[in-house]
Amino acid sequence: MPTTTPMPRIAYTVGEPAGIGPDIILQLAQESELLDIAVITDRRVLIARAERLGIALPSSLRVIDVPVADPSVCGAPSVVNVPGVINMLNVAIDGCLQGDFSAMVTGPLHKGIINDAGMAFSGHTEYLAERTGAPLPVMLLATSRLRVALITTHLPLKDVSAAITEQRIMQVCRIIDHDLRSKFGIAAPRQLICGLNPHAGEGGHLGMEEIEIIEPALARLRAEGLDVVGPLPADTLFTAKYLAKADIAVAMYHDQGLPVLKSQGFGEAANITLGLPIIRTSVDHGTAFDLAGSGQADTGSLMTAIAEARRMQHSRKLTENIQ
Ligand SMILES: NC(=O)c1ccc[n+]([C@@H]2O[C@H](COP(=O)([O-])OP(=O)(O)OC[C@H]3O[C@@H](n4cnc5c(N)ncnc54)[C@H](O)[C@@H]3O)[C@@H](O)[C@H]2O)c1
Ligand SMILES: N[C@H](C(=O)O)[C@H](O)COP(=O)(O)O
Repeated sequence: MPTTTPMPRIAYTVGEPAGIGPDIILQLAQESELLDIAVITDRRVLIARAERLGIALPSSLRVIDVPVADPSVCGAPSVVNVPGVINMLNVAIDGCLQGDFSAMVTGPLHKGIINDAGMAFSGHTEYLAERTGAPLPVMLLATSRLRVALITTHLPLKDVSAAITEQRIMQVCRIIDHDLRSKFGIAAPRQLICGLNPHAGEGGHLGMEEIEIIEPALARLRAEGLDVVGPLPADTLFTAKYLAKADIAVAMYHDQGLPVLKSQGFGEAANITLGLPIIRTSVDHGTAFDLAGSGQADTGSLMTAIAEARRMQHSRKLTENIQ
């Protein structure tokens, strides 16, 4: 019987070509056939990295060639490659929107290099929302033991307080509630919400955002039927006693939530963007220029990101079949 090769349904963008995005997909392809993955990269980058790693480029690996200006970079990023890197993202996003792909998994980008090239860019999350017309993306990082979502994403700390509005909290919590039900099969999601200030403001003595903004937002969400608990002091929320009774922890800002998750599960977590019309997952790590081409990059997070994309694609198919 002749076998047919299924069309790849998941796009993997290698991200910054000087980083470990090319390495981890090549290393993973040595361990398992990635028949449902199309790798979006400059083909020359992939060939050069395979040579450097001393591995053969698997003939079954599907590559969509999107050129960059200087494919020789490894460990040394260059602004000349930024247009190509952004093109890779656009090919994946447009392919998802047009139904050519059912999900995209992203390798790590270097936000600094993209900005150095003259493009205002704060992260995949924000760029994907802009390009897909999503009003508000929600960043979720997840391991098998802990999920952490963020009210604000890539913002300087000095701008966080002003960005935390009743409307934003309500929108983010509604997206989380909706997506935990539809994409994760959780029938009645319980969200634990962090305060912003130490000890959730200590009754107003250490900040007023809890009393003036977060509590009213949560009261309105409870009136809509959402199970939201808080605002809780972040240092106690992230203890086993509280987490055991919840489906997700919601932090007010990036470094309130992500260090907790990464200290427990760096290298095995996936970054998942909620609130988009497409499925997007990502690795939990950055470009790791120190490891590019060394063979030392761990593939655990990429495996989780691909597994999550496959799982979400499957549950979306089931939902579509039911409707
Ligand atoms: N998904 C993404 O696109 C993403 C995620 C996080 C950070 N970043 C970006 O990456 C750039 C560099 O960030 P950084 O230096 O803070 O973080 P990093 O994750 O690149 O590196 C932090 C440390 O973790 C190690 N490390 C990272 N990935 C690893 C892997 N797969 N296996 C083994 N060790 C690994 C590195 O060697 C380094 O010691 C920044 O521009 C940041 O914004 C991108
Ligand atoms: N905040 C993410 C993390 O710490 O892992 C990372 O910067 C990537 O974010 P985007 O997926 O928005 O690029």
